[in-house]
Amino acid sequence: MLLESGTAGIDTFCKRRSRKLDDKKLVKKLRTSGINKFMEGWLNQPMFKSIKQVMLPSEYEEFAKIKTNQNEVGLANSLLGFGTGSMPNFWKKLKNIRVHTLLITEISAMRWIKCFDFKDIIYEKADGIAKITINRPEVRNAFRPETVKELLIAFHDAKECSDVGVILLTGAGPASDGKYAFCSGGDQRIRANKGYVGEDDGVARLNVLDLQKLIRSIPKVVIALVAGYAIGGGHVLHVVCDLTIAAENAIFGQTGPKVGSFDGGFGASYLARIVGQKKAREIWYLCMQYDANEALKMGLINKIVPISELESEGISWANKILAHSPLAIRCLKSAFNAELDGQAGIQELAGTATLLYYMSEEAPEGKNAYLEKRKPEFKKFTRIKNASDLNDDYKSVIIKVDKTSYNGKVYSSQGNAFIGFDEKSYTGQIITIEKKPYNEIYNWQDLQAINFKLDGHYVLKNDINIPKPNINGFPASGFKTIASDTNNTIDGFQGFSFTGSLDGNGFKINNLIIVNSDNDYVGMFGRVSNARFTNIRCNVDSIIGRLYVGGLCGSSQNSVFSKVEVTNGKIISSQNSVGGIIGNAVGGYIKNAFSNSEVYGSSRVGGLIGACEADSLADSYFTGSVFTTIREGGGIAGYNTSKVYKCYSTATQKTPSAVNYESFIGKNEGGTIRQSYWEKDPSGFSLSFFAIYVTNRTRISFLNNKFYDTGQNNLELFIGWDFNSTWLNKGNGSFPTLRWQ
Ligand SMILES: CC(C)(COP(=O)(O)OP(=O)(O)OC[C@H]1O[C@@H](n2cnc3c(N)ncnc32)[C@H](O)[C@@H]1OP(=O)(O)O)[C@@H](O)C(=O)NCCC(=O)NCCSC(=O)CCC(=O)c1ccccc1C(=O)O
Repeated sequence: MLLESGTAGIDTFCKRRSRKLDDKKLVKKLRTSGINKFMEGWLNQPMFKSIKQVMLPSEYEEFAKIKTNQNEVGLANSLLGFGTGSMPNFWKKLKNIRVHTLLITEISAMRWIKCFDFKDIIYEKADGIAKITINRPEVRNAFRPETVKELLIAFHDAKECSDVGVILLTGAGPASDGKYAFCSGGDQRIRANKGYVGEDDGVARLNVLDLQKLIRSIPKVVIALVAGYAIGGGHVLHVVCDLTIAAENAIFGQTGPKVGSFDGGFGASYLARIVGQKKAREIWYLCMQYDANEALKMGLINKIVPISELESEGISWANKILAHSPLAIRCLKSAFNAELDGQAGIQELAGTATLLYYMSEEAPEGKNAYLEKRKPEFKKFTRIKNASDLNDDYKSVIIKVDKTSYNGKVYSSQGNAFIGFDEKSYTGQIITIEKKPYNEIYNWQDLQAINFKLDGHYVLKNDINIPKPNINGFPASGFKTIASDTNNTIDGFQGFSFTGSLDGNGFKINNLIIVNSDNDYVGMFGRVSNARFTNIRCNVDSIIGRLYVGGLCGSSQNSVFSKVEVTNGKIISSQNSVGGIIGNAVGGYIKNAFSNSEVYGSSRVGGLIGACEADSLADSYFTGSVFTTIREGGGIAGYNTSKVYKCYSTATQKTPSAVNYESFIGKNEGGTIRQSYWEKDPSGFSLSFFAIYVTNRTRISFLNNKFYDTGQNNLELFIGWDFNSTWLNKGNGSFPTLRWQ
């Protein structure tokens, strides 16, 4: 229940405001001095005051009595906002004062406040909504230049008014003949050769086009409320609105070709986007009229309601929109427009992007630096790779730091969050951290700390030098495998697969030593799954493990290795599945990989991959040595089931007693090998002629596989190899290398 505002006869915004201020003063009087003083103040209102001057005191008293009784509405307004409870004494007396009350039952009970004094339109605002009504019902709300001029002013005002989020556009009605219209287009009575002639200046204009553009580009939702006719240029006006709600009596149509006019802009092209080309052509060529149901069917309008509910439905939709994020609505509107408004649409969308940028912390840094005559510090702002990288990892989180520091680094058990890269101990504190989509790795401790967040994304920011074991407290076992088989709870390490990504960023990891001969899954990474490695240069000293041992990773599942090299080291397994880069790869792919390491194991020993069951292995090469004591050893892979293409190996072999021991692939089982080469028996061992072991199930194409003789550098051998962007021909009889190296 609400006390009704009493401002009958006061219809301009400014007058209402000053009246409200007066009322406020009165309410203050009621609070501070009591009801009698309040009544005194009330009777001193300008209306009573001026009358007092022309009346006898007795007349005035009588008049004041009547007036105070009649003007409950105004009195009620004064009392509006006066809270209960603070001065109970007054409330006893207040019950004797009669006031109008209003029970709000419908949204249409809006208290519109009229703005400006327009001739052809009515412009009102209330509670975040602006309502613009074309007010020429006698001509079915046809517009003349003055009408459009006023509409432009009203729309501009609504655009600038930060209180307004939704604009309703409608037509006044019914006319004296009882008929309704939204708008019947340009006023044909004042149409001249060059447009519609203005009454005030006699200039001919087509200024409705500016209005159409404004309605489309205004960063707020415009809803057309159509009762009766929306015809000709009036029809185009509802077309350019964001949404249209129609009354049951609404009628739509274009008349251009009938009355010697056409709208080839939004009126044609945007209409065609809405209802389709065929229907739009029908509308324009035939100039027929369509009722609300037909319009709804062709997608020209959003909803049909009884005429009595047209405004309340518009308000209800507006309120729903007002409850949503204004920036999201704004971005959506410009995005919808950008799709067909070309450069202008992109400009609009970009304008919104600029607005958002200005609202960030980053943009003001540039302005502030300029004003403070200093260099801007943009480095402190995070470089975001792309929008999809903005996941939960990026958000600031409040965490309790409850892990002891590890080599100067501090962690929280909450999601094993990594706190940062400074040496300070935060243990026990509650802090806010900004997690970055990419954790930056500056030294070996940071690299080691990947263990604490195995689904993180990492990028090297320096060459990393791994300390030598037993020096300065570095453990005798060297670097701890990341995502090792053992769940080392003492350090809080996670024992599961690494599922994130590591970008070497052109930097090198040097002198990697891992001594872990009693454990499986040994390498810089133990187990990885759906992980991604790019630009990795790893210079290994030695890596020693049991089963599944690799220079970069012991075992991988569905992971991607692109541009990776493991060089100069000894990769040693006491058992099987050991590779210069990966011990055992299942699914995923490897490309642009290289190793020249020495790889040792009993079986499934590969220069690049021990057991290769990946989807593919391409554009990679091996120039080191493979030592297999029992079976299945090869320069590219010890055992292979995957597609191998455009690879070469110059592997040397030194334990000829092993079986399936070849310079390219030890045992190929179901894999496809194409466009690949290997050096013919460089170490003097004479194994199979093809230097490849073929089982019955093998589908090897020998089409382009040729023996490569040292010293021969005939590129014709490398048919299909990409020497422009992938491989590098160094000439002088040397073997090709990869360009990224
Ligand atoms: C809307 C009608 C279908 C309604 O019909 P009905 O209910 O039977 O009412 P009427 O008896 O016809 O009309 C009542 C009364 O209003 C007058 N009137 C109605 N519309 C107009 C109008 N547009 N201009 C002037 N006067 C109008 C009508 O004459 C009657 O007055 P009386 O004094 O009683 O005679 C029907 O009224 C109708 O079809 N109206 C005309 C619709 C029309 O053709 N409009 C113009 C289309 S062209 C246009 O809008 C151009 C827009 C524009 O500016 C533009 C945009 C882009 C590029 C170029 C241009 C450009 O300028 O050309």
